[in-house]
Amino acid sequence: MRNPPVNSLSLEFLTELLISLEKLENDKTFHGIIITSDCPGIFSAGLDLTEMCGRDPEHYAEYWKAVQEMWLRFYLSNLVVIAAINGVSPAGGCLLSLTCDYRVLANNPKYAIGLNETLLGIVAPFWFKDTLVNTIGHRSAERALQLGLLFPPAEALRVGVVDQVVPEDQVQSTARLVMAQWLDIPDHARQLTKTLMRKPTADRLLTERDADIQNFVRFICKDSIQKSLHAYLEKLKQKKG
Ligand SMILES: CCCCCCCCCC/C=C/CC(=O)SCCNC(=O)CCNC(=O)[C@H](O)C(C)(C)COP(=O)(O)OP(=O)(O)OC[C@H]1O[C@@H](n2cnc3c(N)ncnc32)[C@H](O)[C@@H]1OP(=O)(O)O
Repeated sequence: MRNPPVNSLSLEFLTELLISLEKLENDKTFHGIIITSDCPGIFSAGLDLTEMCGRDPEHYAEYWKAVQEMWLRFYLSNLVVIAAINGVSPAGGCLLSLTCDYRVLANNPKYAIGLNETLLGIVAPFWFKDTLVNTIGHRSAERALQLGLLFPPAEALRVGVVDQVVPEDQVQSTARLVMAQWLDIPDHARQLTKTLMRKPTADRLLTERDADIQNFVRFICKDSIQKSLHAYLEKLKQKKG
C-alpha cells in the first residue's frame, strides 16, 4: 500500500485497492497476495477521516459502500491473502488485516493494532465486530471493542489478533514463507474451506447492505459525531505544531 503519509483508506485508495485485487484475481497465474505498507512505521491509519467529516449524505453513502466492498472482496477472496504488518494498524487498518488469511506483525512496541473505534466516540459496525469475533473469540472481542484496545505486538499475539510476531527485518520474508506453506494446499480444497468458514459472516452484510449504509449515514451525519470527528482530526493536525 502506498498512500502517503499514513495509508488512510480514502475513497480513491479503496478504489485502487479493489481494482488491483480484481486484476490479480483475474490473472490465473496469481494464487496469493501479501498486503504490506510502503509508509514507514504505518501499516494503515484506517478509514480516511476526511471522507467522514464535513461531507454530504450522498458522499457518506458512496464512501461506506466502498468500505463494505473492500471488506467483502478481501474477506472472500479466493487468493491466499497474507498481511505483512510493518507499522501501526488502528481501526480500519486492523479491519483490512483481519480480512486476510494470516497476519505477521513486526515486533516493534509502536506497532499497535486493534479496533479502537470507541476511543473516537464511534461504533464499530456489526461486520467489523463479527470479523474480530471470528478471529479472537467472543469474550476477547467484547473486551477489545468496548475498551477500544490497541494491542502492542506481544499482546496482539497472545489474544490472537495476529498469528505471528517477528523481528522487523523478517516480516516480508516470513510472510513469503507462510505463503509458500498455504500455497502447498490443493487450491480448490483451501478455497472451498475458506468459503465455508467465511460465507455466513459475509452473507449477513450482503443481506443487510443497504440498511447498513443507511445506518452509517444516519450515524455519521449526527452533529455530535461530526463534532467529535472534527475535534479528533484537529488534534491529529495540531500534534505537529
Ligand atoms: C449503532 C450505530 C452503528 C452505526 C455505524 C456507524 C459506524 C461508524 C464506524 C466508522 C468506522 C471507522 C473506522 C476507522 O478506521 S476511523 C479512523 C481511525 N484511525 C485512527 O484513529 C488513526 C488516526 N491517526 C493516527 O493515530 C496517526 O496519524 C498515526 C496513524 C499513528 C500516524 O502518526 P504520525 O505521527 O506518523 O502521523 P500524523 O498523525 O502526523 O498524521 C499525518 C497526517 O495524516 C493525517 N491522518 C492521520 N490519520 C488519518 C486518517 N485516519 N484519516 C485521514 N487523515 C489522517 C493527519 O491528520 C496528518 O495530516 P496533516 O499532515 O494534514 O496534518
